[in-house]
Amino acid sequence: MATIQFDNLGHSYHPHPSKPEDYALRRLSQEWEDGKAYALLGPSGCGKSTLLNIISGLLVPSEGRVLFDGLDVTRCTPEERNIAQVFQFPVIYDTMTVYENLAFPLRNRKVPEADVDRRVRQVAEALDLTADLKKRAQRLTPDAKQKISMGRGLVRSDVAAILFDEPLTVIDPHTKWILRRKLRQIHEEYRLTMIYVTHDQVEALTFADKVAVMYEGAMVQLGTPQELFENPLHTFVGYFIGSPGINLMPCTLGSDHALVDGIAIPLHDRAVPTVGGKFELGIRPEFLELTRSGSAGAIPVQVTGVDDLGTSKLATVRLGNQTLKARLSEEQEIPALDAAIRFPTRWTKLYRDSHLVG
Ligand SMILES: Nc1ncnc2c1ncn2[C@@H]1O[C@H](COP(=O)(O)OP(=O)(O)OP(=O)(O)O)[C@@H](O)[C@H]1O
Repeated sequence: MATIQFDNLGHSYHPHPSKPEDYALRRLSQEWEDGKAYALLGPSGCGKSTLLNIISGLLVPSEGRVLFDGLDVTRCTPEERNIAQVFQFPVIYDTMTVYENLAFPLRNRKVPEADVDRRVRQVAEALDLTADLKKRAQRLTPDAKQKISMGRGLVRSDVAAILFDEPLTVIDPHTKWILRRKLRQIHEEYRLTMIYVTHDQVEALTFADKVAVMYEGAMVQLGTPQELFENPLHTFVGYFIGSPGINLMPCTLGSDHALVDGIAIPLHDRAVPTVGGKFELGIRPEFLELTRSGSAGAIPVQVTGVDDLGTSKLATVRLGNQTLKARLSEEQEIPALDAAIRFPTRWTKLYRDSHLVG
């Protein structure tokens, strides 16, 4: 396993890039820890595959370097880097048995047969493939075939990292959930460096120690699931993580407050930026407090709807011209005529040009 370092890394598919939009991957310097599970999360076209291919060695970046344990591997092939990859669709040998498929990457590297057997059985057990070991792969379901593909990635213990590129796309939703948990267990047991690409926030948040959120070629935040939820550094993170995402309100600034449609929201003793840009105030539905008018710091609103979500309620409220969501417990009463909201200082975020400034 290896520490992975990105040193002023960037990539453009244009021959002569001149502006930020020309880059599929914008300038990135970062270190990823040995033995951790990472997810690369973002919508289609944000640059996930570009970064993954640079890490694996399928793509040479137009700028910067990639280092494994301090060694420059920017121009090394996937084999030279010792990377295992699991793709969206199963990559297996149909005519081989499940056992032979799992053993293949090890036998290919002349691993002693006793070690091959031990490792194949371990991985088969972890992925619930033990009963299928003697079966030919072609007879199996697409789910089982993808499990073999994952097993072939996991079977080698000497790899620098295992990369998963949307590996659960072909798997049915229930098995998806089970496999994600299995991968997590395998990670905890073997402490392999794993990098998992997905556009699904649930997949990323349940799998990874750290999630890298990508947007328009930029890595806008790298953080634990909790950090992404509690302190989104970019409005896109606020919007993309969470269901529903963060409430965002365009605002102007006073000395100690933000003005949203002429309504003052206190920012207390927070340092307020003095230079311009597009300012927005953000608060997650989970942190917006619904109360009654007249209580301290409460701003009157109109409740326009309530959705019962089973374990919680989601209230829709109007503040000036803004529509906001507030997540409430099942038991909480919703004031009919004198509703008001409170913005707890800790959870009220100020963004300038989409970036957190306070
Ligand atoms: N070979 C290529 N030549 C030119 N442009 C490319 C090439 N590959 C990707 N791009 C462009 O680079 C940007 C990032 O693409 P990339 O495939 O890395 O995104 P992604 O997040 O992996 O998307 P998806 O989830 O759809 O695979 C996109 O605008 C894409 O059109």
